[in-house]
Amino acid sequence: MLTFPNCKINIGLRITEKRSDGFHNLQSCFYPIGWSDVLELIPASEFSFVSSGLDIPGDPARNLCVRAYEFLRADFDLPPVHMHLHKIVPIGAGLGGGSSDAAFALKLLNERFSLGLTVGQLQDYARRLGSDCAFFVENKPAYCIEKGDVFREISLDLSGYFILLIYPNLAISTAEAYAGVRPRHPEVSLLEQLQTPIETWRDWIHNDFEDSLFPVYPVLGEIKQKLYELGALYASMSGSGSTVYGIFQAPVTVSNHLGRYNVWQGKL
Ligand SMILES: C[C@@](CO)(OP(=O)(O)O)[C@H](O)COP(=O)(O)OP(=O)(O)OC[C@H]1O[C@@H](n2ccc(N)nc2=O)[C@H](O)[C@@H]1O
Ligand SMILES: Nc1ncnc2c1ncn2[C@@H]1O[C@H](COP(=O)(O)OP(=O)(O)O)[C@@H](O)[C@H]1O
Repeated sequence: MLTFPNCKINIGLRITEKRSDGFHNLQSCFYPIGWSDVLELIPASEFSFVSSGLDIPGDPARNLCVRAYEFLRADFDLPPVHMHLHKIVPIGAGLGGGSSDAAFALKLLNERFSLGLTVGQLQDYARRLGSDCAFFVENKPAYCIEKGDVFREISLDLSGYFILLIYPNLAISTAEAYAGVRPRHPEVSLLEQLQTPIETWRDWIHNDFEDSLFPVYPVLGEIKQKLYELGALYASMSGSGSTVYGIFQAPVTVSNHLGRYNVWQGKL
């Protein structure tokens, strides 16, 4: 069985407070994007995992796909499988690529072996694998609060727009990025701001990680500026970086300046 774990962008990201468990509460809109990895699952005589494509730092035995399998095996009589992950979505990119792989592995195992897990149960397993992970179970636009793993309905339909993602070959650790932010409660809720026309988002929809990361990595602000020069209606860094995206009315021709980075363009 084959599946295509896609990534997400954050539209607005407010870090509102540090929690007693060391994590942070946030407000953000998570929006699924078509840039995807490929995950294959084949029943086998013993468990194995291989990856191809982009190098994934760390021990393959700790890969989030392997951990997803192990979490389910602890509770179900799961047969051994061979898992092959072809990694395309950049890592340390603020796109939740690893979290998506994990959520899709849970969904694939649930389906292949008829485990009968509900969406809520899959989300509970996913929450244990990463704060971003539960979002990818339903994988639809959501307003996320708390650790980013509690969801509120949002009526936000960007279909018809185009998105350009620029990953400047710079891996930023999520934990490090959180360590640099100063949490604060916003006066106006992001949920309200997201109901305004996209043309006005530039004036108030903000990713709080930009404040601490743009001074350290000036290339991020330069890319955002370039995206506006190219005609973006809205541009922002995604998550804890380093991907910067622009939302456009029509497809864009990517200049040499941006073309040297890892670039993906598609429809929203
Ligand atoms: C910043 C966000 C925004 O969407 O996305 P990415 O940039 O990773 O895509 C997420 O909050 C990232 O979620 P995720 O990548 O799953 O993080 P986790 O593995 O759960 O946690 C990694 C580390 O980030 C910090 N962390 C994460 C989430 C959170 N709400 N508060 C935190 O303080 C903690 O230090 C934690 O040890
Ligand atoms: N399948 C996977 N894909 C990407 N990263 C993974 C995977 N499994 C474990 N990791 C680890 O997760 C971290 C990056 O996670 P990722 O979700 O890609 O980051 P970000 O959300 O910042 O883009 C890396 O430290 C990497 O070693």
